[in-house]
Amino acid sequence: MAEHIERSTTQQPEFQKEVERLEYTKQYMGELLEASQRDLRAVQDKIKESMANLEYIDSSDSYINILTNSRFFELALNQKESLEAVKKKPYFARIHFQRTGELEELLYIGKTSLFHNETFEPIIVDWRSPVANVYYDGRLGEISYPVRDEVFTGHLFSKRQYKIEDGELLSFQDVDLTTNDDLLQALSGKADVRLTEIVATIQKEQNEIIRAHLKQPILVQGAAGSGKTTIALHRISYFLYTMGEHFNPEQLMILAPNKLFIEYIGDVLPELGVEQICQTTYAEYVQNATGIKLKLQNPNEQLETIVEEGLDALPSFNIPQIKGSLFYRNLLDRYIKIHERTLADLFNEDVFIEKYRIMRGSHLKKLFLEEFAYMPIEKRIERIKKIVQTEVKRKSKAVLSSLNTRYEDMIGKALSGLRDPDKRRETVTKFIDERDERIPKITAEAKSTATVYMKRFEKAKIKQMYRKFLTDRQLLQELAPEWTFEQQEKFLQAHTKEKWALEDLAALYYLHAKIKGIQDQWKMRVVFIDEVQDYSLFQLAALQDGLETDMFTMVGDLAQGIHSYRSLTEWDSVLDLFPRANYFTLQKSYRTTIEIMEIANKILKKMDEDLPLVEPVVRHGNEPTFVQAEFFDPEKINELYQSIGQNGHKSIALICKTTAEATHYAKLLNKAGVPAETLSDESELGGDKLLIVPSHLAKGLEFDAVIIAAFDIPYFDTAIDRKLLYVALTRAMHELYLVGPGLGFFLLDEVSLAGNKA
Ligand SMILES: Nc1ncnc2c1ncn2[C@@H]1O[C@H](COP(=O)(O)OP(=O)(O)OP(=O)(O)O)[C@@H](O)[C@H]1O
Repeated sequence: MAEHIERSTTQQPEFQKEVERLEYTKQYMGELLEASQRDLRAVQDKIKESMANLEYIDSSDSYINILTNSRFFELALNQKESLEAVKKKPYFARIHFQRTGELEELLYIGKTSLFHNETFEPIIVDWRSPVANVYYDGRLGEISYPVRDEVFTGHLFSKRQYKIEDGELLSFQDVDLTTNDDLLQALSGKADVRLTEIVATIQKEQNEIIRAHLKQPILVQGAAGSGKTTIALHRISYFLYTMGEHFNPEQLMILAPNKLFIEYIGDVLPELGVEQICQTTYAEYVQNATGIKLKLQNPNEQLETIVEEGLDALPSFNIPQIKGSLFYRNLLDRYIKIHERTLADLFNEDVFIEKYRIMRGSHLKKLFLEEFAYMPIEKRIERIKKIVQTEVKRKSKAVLSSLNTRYEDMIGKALSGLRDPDKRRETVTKFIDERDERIPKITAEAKSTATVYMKRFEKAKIKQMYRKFLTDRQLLQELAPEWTFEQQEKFLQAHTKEKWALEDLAALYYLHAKIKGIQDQWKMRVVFIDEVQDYSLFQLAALQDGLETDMFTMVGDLAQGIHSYRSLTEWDSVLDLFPRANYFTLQKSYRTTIEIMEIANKILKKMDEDLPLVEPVVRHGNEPTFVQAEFFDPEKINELYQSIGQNGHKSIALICKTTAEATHYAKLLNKAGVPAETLSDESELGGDKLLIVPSHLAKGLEFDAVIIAAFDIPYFDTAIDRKLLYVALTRAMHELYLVGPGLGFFLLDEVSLAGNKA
């Protein structure tokens, strides 16, 4: 690598040209910055002036001035900050390109675009723009790229990558394919570079996913460290850039596995120009969208039991798994049908005002069951209520006017027809009295007819309704005839106490969606899901139903499916659920060294999923080391920790199989004065302590160096342990240490790590 960069720096004239170009860009940015500074000052002055005016004169203009100017202030401020950030590294690449029929161009690609105010010359082109695709996608020579519905062609003469730090050009290099290039290797080696610098080295196959069919769902099976999270975040950025006009970022949701993960990606999104999108977990989203607040059982509790007792601890009638299946959705559909029929029967009565039939119940029932069947049940009721109200209004007017006419008629007839004055007076008075009593009564009744009629349709209480479903024996017999008596009993037994688990959320959300409908505020139009292998099919189906969209970007890895006792174990069913989805795979790992990946691949090979081995990008590191120890010795761990630190690594994690072990080891380490902290769902990342991480929480994270300790319980050759171990191994970027009584504790044999005993 050094040789390559050296060559580019010593090519003096070309290097000089590039320095000048960078200077020109920076100078122009400087001018813009100055202008925005001036704007800022002017705006500040104006605000001050308006404030002063406020004191003396009662001027609403001043209020308006303050409001408008604070908005300007905000805008200028935003611009200033983003310009300052960009100035340090205005661009990372350049393409020398000629679009067919046009002049040759040198386009500089950066994280945001910049045009000259007067000449409109593109000084920097945004990485998300259509032409930038050429950089990621095209080899040199004849190329084509899509712009909206058209395909443009052209000739790509060269691609150049720059190393710019703090506004200074350090080097550049010309590349053909971005794969395996030096910059990529330099980058993928740094933990602190994190996600945002990756735009420079996005690979062709990653780029294809980022830019794939924005109006179609996609599903990605990607190896550990293949950039799934990275891609999902860049796809959001690309999505908003391309479709921003039609989308409010608030209608975009990213579902992360836990709070920790949200924190992990939280800093990155604004840097990618993504703000205001909803970042949440499935549990949090469902509770917000349904308004049902639950005390959920820790979803990892069950995992921990399985880890400790093995998968055999799971009963063959595995309720969490059932609750994640589409069969469970069928049961709920049957339940909803019963609810619907009960409500429909309430339409058997017609709508009357006094003795006048205003609407036939059968007509309303038909609306409810047929015409409006596409709507959530209570939305149909609301619609029908409006119809009844309108109809009552219209018909009551008609009733009143015909009644009035009838009384006038009758009174007229009595007046002219009855000869006997007493009889005449009596009859007329009777009619008048009757009219004066009926008309106001009918008028009053008409006002409340719709409300009174619709009162019978009580609003469902979803939580209670679902509890009934979980506990009512007779109902269950009716709903689940497929289950044996014993299975029904097991199901009922499991729910005698009111406890709520993650796998109940899909059901609650589904019931809520079908009965009440999802409110606009929570009706996301586009969903991004990371770690999708941890979802159940019903979780995805319920979301799809509630949101009435299939615009999902789903990324995951079956090899890391540590929750597979209740979640997905294959992708076919997901593809059946999303028939419009495009499926992609990613096999290369950008995180882990070749040496570490070799070990992880050994575990991958043992898995039942038959997944292809992971190909590490060409980055070598130290051989993983086995440290033999009979028991957990804090001193020994500290020595190891210190020596890893001396190798220049900052983020170091000690991964244990279970939370109990993690807590125990943290205590021992702290007692021995070693700065260590257990990572929990609520932890903040960063800091300079040794992080003790239970294996199931390590998923999605990465560290410079990882120590895997196994003393109390070894990793067994079971589906779940293989996955936990695989997750632990693939968290390491540079160095890996296995500490325990024997290699067998890590499902490895002597040969695997020959000669690496410390
Ligand atoms: N094109 C790239 N250039 C440089 N670094 C990359 C690239 N793609 C991914 N990386 C780096 O590889 C590492 C893994 O990426 P990421 O966390 O997105 O992978 P993942 O597939 O989500 O992993 P896992 O499934 O193990 O959680 C990160 O450090 C990321 O910065």
